[in-house]
Amino acid sequence: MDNLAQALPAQFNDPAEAPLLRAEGLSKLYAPGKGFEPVNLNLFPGEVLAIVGESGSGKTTLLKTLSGRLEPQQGEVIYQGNSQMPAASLYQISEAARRQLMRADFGIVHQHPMDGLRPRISAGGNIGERLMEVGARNYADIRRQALNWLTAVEIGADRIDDLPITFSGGMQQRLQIARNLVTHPKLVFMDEPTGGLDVSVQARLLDLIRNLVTELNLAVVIVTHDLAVARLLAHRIMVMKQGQVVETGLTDRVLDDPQHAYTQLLVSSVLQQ
Ligand SMILES: Nc1ncnc2c1ncn2[C@@H]1O[C@H](COP(=O)(O)OP(=O)(O)OP(=O)(O)O)[C@@H](O)[C@H]1O
Repeated sequence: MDNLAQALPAQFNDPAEAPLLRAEGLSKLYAPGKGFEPVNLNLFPGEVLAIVGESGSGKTTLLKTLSGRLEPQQGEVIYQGNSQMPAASLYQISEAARRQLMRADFGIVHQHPMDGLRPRISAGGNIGERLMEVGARNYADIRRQALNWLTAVEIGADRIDDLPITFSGGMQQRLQIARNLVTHPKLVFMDEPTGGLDVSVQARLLDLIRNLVTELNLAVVIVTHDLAVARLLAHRIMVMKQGQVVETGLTDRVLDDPQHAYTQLLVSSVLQQ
């Protein structure tokens, strides 16, 4: 299977294209070496960035800060949905405005699917609820869209009225993805979306994510400790160690020709497995 890095969209190198998300001098430390500092990045529409590194290196903390859920100590996260929209500094606008922007434009896929699903409402309701949050009111249309999305994530239409707790882990994760994508976000944040799943289930889910990302031209920031996931999905990679970004670059370059000793160690440890 081809990886996305081999099909790098031209706009990533086009100086006229505005980044969708920018981080400038961003830092959040719980204690020395715990958290991250300082991070600068540009993410363009349709671009997939993988944040990789060992456990505790600060990946999840950075993802939460980039996605409007954890205020940084320093720096800014600036989001611009399109060139007609004013840019918004996520932690300088009101909380209500930030929530509204996140509902309309962002998706969040948690590692544990039930963290992103409502256990007491049906699969169809989990998808429909997101549509209602952004203003949909026509019940027949909401149900039709829920059905379409269940099909898109390979869940049988006959499961529409079942509770997500009756689903397998892989199905729950696919439902969480459908709940996120039904509102057509521009930017999706994913934290180890295939973690904790069987290897064969992981492969199928990765394939699904990869196809959806390409079809919908989604920008994605994905946290993973699995370099194979980064290789398959990401255009660019950011490598973190103890709260510091030690290397960043195009996926194939970073994985085939790692410059930093820590990245070399990560890559060689995968090769030895
Ligand atoms: N709320 C918190 N309060 C204090 N320390 C925290 C908090 N959240 C995370 N940390 C610490 O900050 C460091 C970075 O954690 P983070 O979860 O961002 O790492 P990670 O790279 O995502 O790790 P993992 O892959 O294990 O999820 C860890 O040492 C963690 O214990």
